[in-house]
This record gives sequence, C-alpha cells and structure tokens, in this order.
Amino acid sequence: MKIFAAEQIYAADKTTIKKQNITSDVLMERAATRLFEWLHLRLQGNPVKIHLFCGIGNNGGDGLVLARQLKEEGYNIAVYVVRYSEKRSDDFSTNLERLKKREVTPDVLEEGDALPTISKDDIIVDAIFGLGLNRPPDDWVVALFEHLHRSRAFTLSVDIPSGLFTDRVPSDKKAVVKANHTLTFQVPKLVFFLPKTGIFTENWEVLDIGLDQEFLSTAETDYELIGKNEVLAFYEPRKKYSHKGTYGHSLIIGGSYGKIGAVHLAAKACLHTGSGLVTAYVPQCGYTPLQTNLPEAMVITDAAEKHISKIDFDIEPTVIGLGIGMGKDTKTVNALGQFLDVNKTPLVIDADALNILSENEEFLDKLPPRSVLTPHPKELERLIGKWDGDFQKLEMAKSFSQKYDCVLVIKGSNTLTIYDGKGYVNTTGNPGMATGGTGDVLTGMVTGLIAQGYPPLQAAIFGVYMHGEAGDTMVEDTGYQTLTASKLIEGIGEAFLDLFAVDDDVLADEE
Ligand SMILES: NC(=O)C1=CN([C@@H]2O[C@H](COP(=O)(O)OP(=O)(O)OC[C@H]3O[C@@H](n4cnc5c(N)ncnc54)[C@H](OP(=O)(O)O)[C@@H]3O)[C@@H](O)[C@H]2O)[C@H](O)CC1
Ligand SMILES: [K+]
Repeated sequence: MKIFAAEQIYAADKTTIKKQNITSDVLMERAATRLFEWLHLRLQGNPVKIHLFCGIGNNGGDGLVLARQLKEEGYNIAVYVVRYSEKRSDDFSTNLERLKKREVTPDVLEEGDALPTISKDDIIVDAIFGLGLNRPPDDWVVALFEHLHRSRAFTLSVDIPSGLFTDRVPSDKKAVVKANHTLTFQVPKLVFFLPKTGIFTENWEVLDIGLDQEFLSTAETDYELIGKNEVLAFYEPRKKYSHKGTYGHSLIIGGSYGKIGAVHLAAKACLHTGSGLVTAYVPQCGYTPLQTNLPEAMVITDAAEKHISKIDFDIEPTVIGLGIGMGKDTKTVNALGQFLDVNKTPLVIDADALNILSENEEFLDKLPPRSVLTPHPKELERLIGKWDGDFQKLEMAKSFSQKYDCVLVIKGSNTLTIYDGKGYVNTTGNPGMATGGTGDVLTGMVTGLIAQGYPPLQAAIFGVYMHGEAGDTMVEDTGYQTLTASKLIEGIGEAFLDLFAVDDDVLADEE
C-alpha cells in the first residue's frame, strides 16, 4: 500500500472532487460518515459520554459532522470548538451552522478558559488539528492536550493525532495528543511507523473515503507499506523439475570464539528459507558445534582457531551472508579488506562487518552493487552519522544508499528498507523479537532468498516481512518473553504457508 505525503493527499482530494463532480462538503460528509459508522458499530447506542474536540479547519469540520450524526442517533455528546485561530475553513463553518440547527451549540474553548471535566470512562474524539498543522500548537492548546491525556479516557484521533506533523518530529512530546486509536482517511501516514512519531498512536486504521482510484494507483510515492499482498507479488513458486542446484548456494561467513551460535542461527535460517545449499565459513572453534548441530550445512574453516584471519574458500557461492558474530580482531579487519578487493559475489552484510565498514570507509567503495546492509539503529548511526529526528535519518539513509548503491535495511519495530530513493515500511513483527540472535536469523533469510534468485531489494523486503511474520506466528505460543531466535526459525515454514492461507472469513462467506 502506498504511503502518500500530505501534499499528495490534498491533490487526491482535489482530483476526487473534480472527477466525481462533488463539493468538498460532500467529501467531508463521506469521511465523517465513515467515522460515525466505525463508532456506532462498536457503541451500539451506548450512552457513554463522547467529548468531541474540534479545531477550526477541515479536521474540526470532520468532528462537527461526526457530532451531528452522533446526535441524530441519540448519543450523549459534548462538543467543543478549540479556537486556536480566528480563521475558519468554509466546510467547518457550514457544518457548525448545521449542528446549531440541530440545537447543539459547541462550547468555544479559548486561551484562559476552564477545561471541561472528563471522566476516564468517557470517550474523547480528537479533531483539533489534521494534516494542516504547520507550526507547533500554542501553549494553552498543549495544556488542553495534557488535560485530555490526564483524563485517561479512550482517545480516538481523526486522521492523525493532533499536534503530529506529517514531515517532522515534534520538538515537544507534550504538544501531541496521545491517541489510543487513530482513524485515518484513505491511506496510512508515514509518521505512524517511525520510532519517534509512531508512539503517539497505539493503533491506527484506514477508512476508505472513496478518493479517486486512478489518482491513488498512478501516483508515485516515496514510501510504501509492505504487507502480504505486496510480498505475494514477489513470490517465486518452487519448480517441479528442480534440484538443490536450482536454489543456489549460500555461504555464511562469520563467527568467533563464543559467537559461533550466530553463524548457526543464520545458516539454519538460510536453509529454512529455501537456499539449495548452505556452507558456513568459520574459525576452527566453530567446526565441531556446527557439524554436530546443523548436519544440513557444510563447514569450511579458517586457519585460525578463534577468529577469522583470511577469507579463502574454493567454492562458488551464489551469495554471501557476512559479518555475524565475526568480531573486529585486526586480522579479521584485514581479511575483510582483502576479501572485498577481489569479491564479486552478492553480499548481505550484518553486525561486526557493518562496524568494520564504518571504521574503514574505503571498504564501502569495494562493495558489489546492490549489497544488502542490515544495521540496527546503533550500527546505522556508525555508518551514516548522527541524525536529528527520524526524517533526517531517512534522508541520510537514502543518500548513503544512493552513494554506495546498497540496499539499506534499517531494523526496528517497523523495519524500513531503503533503495533508490524509496522506503519500504514493514508491517510484521512484534516486541518479542527484541532479543539476541534475531538479526542473525534475518541475515540468513535474506541470504537464502538471494540464493534462490530473488533480486536483492525484493529479497530484503520479502525477508524482512517473512522474518516478522515468523515472529508473529510463534509469539502466539511463546508469548513475548520466550520468543527466542531459534523459535523464530521454527516459524519460517508457517510464514510461507500463511502467504497462501485462505482467510477464515472468506471461507465462512463461501459456505
Ligand atoms: N482526503 C482527506 O483525507 C480528507 C481530509 N479531510 C480532513 O481535512 C483535514 C485537513 O484539513 P485542513 O483544514 O487543511 O487542516 P487542519 O484542520 O489540520 O488545520 C486547520 C488550519 O489551522 C492552521 N494551523 C496550522 N497549525 C496551526 C497552529 N499550530 N496553530 C494555529 N493554527 C494552525 C492552518 O492555517 P493557517 O492559515 O493558519 O496556516 C490550517 O490550515 C484532514 O486532516 C482531514 O481531517 C476532509 O474533511 C475530507 C477529505
Ligand atoms: K486529529
């Protein structure tokens, strides 16, 4: 699903209004009707008090229309206009009049006014600011946000939590409404997925307001949300007359004394993702544990006992997963530099190899085109430098990826894959995966996909999705705390099966 920038959403509005020959007022009515339906389906006439806080623009207008529809259905509402500006949008004014005709006159809240009492069992609808926010809210509006938060009432934000910009991180956390749920129009917003801005809404949901389909499908966006539909398009079925050679030979290079487990995890994940053959290249201390515990993998050993001292092998791998558990011994650093001088095989680079690249920038020029780099935030910072906010981070990551022609997989709760100026936001995964070894599993999976012929970008996006899906499958049995990297590998098969599983709801409809 595409993630549109705010200007594109405004443009989609305009096109829709023109092509459907409607007024903006009709579009607002449609948007607010979706909000009403959502609430009404859940509340079923429950007399709970609903406090609707409306700004003076179209976000506020949505709130006023919702208030009118709730009133008509007999709900217990209180409506407030948060008068943070003298201006009013036309559709706001039209809907204020319509509401007044139904004998609902909102309380106007201005600087210095007493704030309404809200009980924790009430519901708050936040329609104060939407996509039009262009500067930080005034202090008294921030005080109102804090008041809403202190009430601990369920807070439903319209389109976006008020105070959240679409293109920058707010400098003051208090200046944003903390939403329990956000009902966003037509398309998800990028800020729902970034670490410093995603925290303002616990959940979000898209409401289809019928914006012009042609506009939505043809517009180019900088970001895309990756779910099952998107990765299914990449999936390559296994062929009947195939053999292990058809699915490539992955070489996993890494490990050092005390960190052979990382290679074990990556190699095993690589096998479970479908690589035809997997070989591990490790220091000698890794030979026995790997041969004993992972019989499907072959093992080549370095001359040194405890760390990699020279990368030298006589096989022709399709792809190499490099760096897990490798350490940064001087000999290992030299070995990596010499290896990169001659290597032409596609690479997936993680962990210590990334840190070595950060400390030896000249190595970056030696990477084969479209190498996949999988840093966690600290490793990313070492690679691209310090950033100021999530948006600068993304721009810096895009420049880095362009400069070195590499696919950058920024690991996090919504892992973001960057390539060729675009970002792909993953939707699978859970906090149970924040545990040692899960990164090694990802490296193995992406390597295994490239081995089978998936182009690096698709392998990265698909691998990240499947990695999260495996976690989501397994966590149902284990719970967050007990979800280990080994468990994740067990879930890879389920993740593949899930790609083709028919929804229970669909089956029920057919019966
Ligand atoms: N296609 C859709 O998704 C539809 C969305 N709708 C809703 O429309 C809003 C966007 O509405 P808009 O009127 O553009 O913007 P806001 O309501 O967010 O803001 C109103 C004005 O407030 C001013 N502003 C901005 N920041 C501040 C501030 N910190 N303090 C005071 N005032 C501020 C600004 O005007 P200025 O001229 O003063 O700069 C804003 O214009 C969208 O989010 C949806 O909820 C439609 O209803 C249907 C289609
Ligand atoms: K809002």
